[in-house]
Amino acid sequence: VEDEVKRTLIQFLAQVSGNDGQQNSTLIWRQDSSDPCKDLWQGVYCDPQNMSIKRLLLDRLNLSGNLGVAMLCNLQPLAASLAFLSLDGNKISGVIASEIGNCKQLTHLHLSGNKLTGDIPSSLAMLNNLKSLDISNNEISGPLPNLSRISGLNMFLAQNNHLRGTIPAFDFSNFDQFNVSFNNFSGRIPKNVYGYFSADSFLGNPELCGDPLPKNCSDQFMFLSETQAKEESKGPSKQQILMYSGYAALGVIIVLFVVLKLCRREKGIEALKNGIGATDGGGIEKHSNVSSEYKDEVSRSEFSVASESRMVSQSLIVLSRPAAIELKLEDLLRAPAELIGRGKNGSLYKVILDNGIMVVVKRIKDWTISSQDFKQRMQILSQAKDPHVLSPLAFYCSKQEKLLVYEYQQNGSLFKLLHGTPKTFDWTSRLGIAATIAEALSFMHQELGHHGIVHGNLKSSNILLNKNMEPCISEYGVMGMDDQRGSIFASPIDAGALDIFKEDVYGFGVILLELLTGKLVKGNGIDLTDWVQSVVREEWTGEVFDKSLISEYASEERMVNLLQVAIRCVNRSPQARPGMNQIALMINTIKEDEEKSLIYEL
Ligand SMILES: Nc1ncnc2c1ncn2[C@@H]1O[C@H](COP(=O)(O)OP(=O)(O)OP(=O)(O)O)[C@@H](O)[C@H]1O
Repeated sequence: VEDEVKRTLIQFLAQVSGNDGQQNSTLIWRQDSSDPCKDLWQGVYCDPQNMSIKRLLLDRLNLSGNLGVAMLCNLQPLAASLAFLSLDGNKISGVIASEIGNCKQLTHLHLSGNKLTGDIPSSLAMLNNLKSLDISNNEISGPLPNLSRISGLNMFLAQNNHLRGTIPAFDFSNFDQFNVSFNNFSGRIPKNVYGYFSADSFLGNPELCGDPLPKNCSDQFMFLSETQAKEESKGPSKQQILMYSGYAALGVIIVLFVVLKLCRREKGIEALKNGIGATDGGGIEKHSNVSSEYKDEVSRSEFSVASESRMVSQSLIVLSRPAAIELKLEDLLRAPAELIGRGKNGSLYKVILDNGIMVVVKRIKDWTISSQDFKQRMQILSQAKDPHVLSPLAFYCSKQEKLLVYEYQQNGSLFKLLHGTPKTFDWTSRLGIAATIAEALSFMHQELGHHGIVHGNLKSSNILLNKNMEPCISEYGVMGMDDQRGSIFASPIDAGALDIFKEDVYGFGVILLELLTGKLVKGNGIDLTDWVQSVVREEWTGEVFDKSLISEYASEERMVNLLQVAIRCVNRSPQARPGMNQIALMINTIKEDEEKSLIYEL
């Protein structure tokens, strides 16, 4: 590495360290004859071809100085090579200097969990290669520059800052993660967010409105851009007066319309009650006498799950009834619902019942299964009980509509824990989660295997954390029957059907890789499985592991053991993958070793 680059790196570190110009003593960056690339300076990663600096990864090193990106990005050779700058979880202060715009090769800029202030420089929008930008948990203020120009950006995290202004119309379909919650954003959320991100990504901005937030944009001025609003404060023009009178007239019409609709809805609820009362509760094919007028009403204004269905006539079949959860279809329809996800199997809604209890309702799409088969499948599923598999509380089934009700799990998913805002997620907990999921899956395969029912869509967002932070597998067996390539009634398992178990094994292997690497399954256009396999082939196994595991001195031996299990699970050939019971045994052995070593250390 050129002397100039080395000198700049040392200066940069001295500045971010904040120890009166002295560099951080825990780092092995030295001023003597050592070389950042050849001598593997901590946190510095080089391109082995041309010995240029590719990545600076200095997370959670207790750095408490000033962010000197200007010095990095002003030095041409560094600016031309640096792709990854990560300083998460330190105490760095100062501003993001506008010189950041010179670091044109940056693909990842991670500055989360520091004390950065000032505005986001508009030059950031010039970083055309940027894929992942995390400035969350700082004190950053001002508006967002037009980052929507960066076409490859697929992660933008800016929660917990003081950002203001409107949210640009990004192409939200590009994002794996997006969060601007707890800022001072205002105005309407761009419409194209719909279906990609839930309210969690926007909460805590008092002046923000529109889907997916529960707050409607009732104020017409919300539709005006900031500049229009400023113009307006100077005094309205003739044209504006005309426009506003138009808005006012429209407002009156809307109010009248809503009042009219509310009156009709009251009538409708009565009709629905009568209709359900008229059924015998169990007869799912029995039709009520709900008026068609009311069915329209419920679907549009009460509960979007029921929209399009026009089949509110049949009752909910309750499978299990934990204390305090009294489930009735009319309660579900009446309760406020919030869309929290739209996956390949359908949409998911969070529903708050009258007594404050929260449930989620999965509305399954495109599953051509007869009502009879669906009912039977639900009953089979509800009989296989494992404390770490979330079984449905109730279901609803008609020709057009299939709904499943689950308990709401407030602690989010394993996906969020691994890839959301930085939290400590230590090795022992990760190993514990791997062992628990493996055992639960092994149990389910054993219990339901002869019915040909597997999970079918295993991934970290389907592993939820219950109130004790224990993992729970959700949506077991909800994958469409066609996708499972089997039928609950096509009893003896044939060779084709056998593969369905190995699909779950593959999904589980990918979850293990996420736990070990802390990386996204498809981050940066790179497939995690391919990446891990190529790194291991190159015998750089240590590079695979999550940095935070390395810095907590987790046992590399046991991490490698778990990695070997994961690699066997993701083998291209399904036949070469072990069965879930064998996997559970292997992981339990690693966990026992870990426990023994902890006792020994004590
Ligand atoms: N019972 C639940 N309680 C709390 N959160 C849940 C529950 N079930 C699912 N979620 C969360 O809601 C979000 C949306 O779930 P959804 O199942 O629609 O999406 P997905 O798992 O990405 O897609 P799919 O399973 O359809 O392929 C996910 O982040 C998931 O972790």
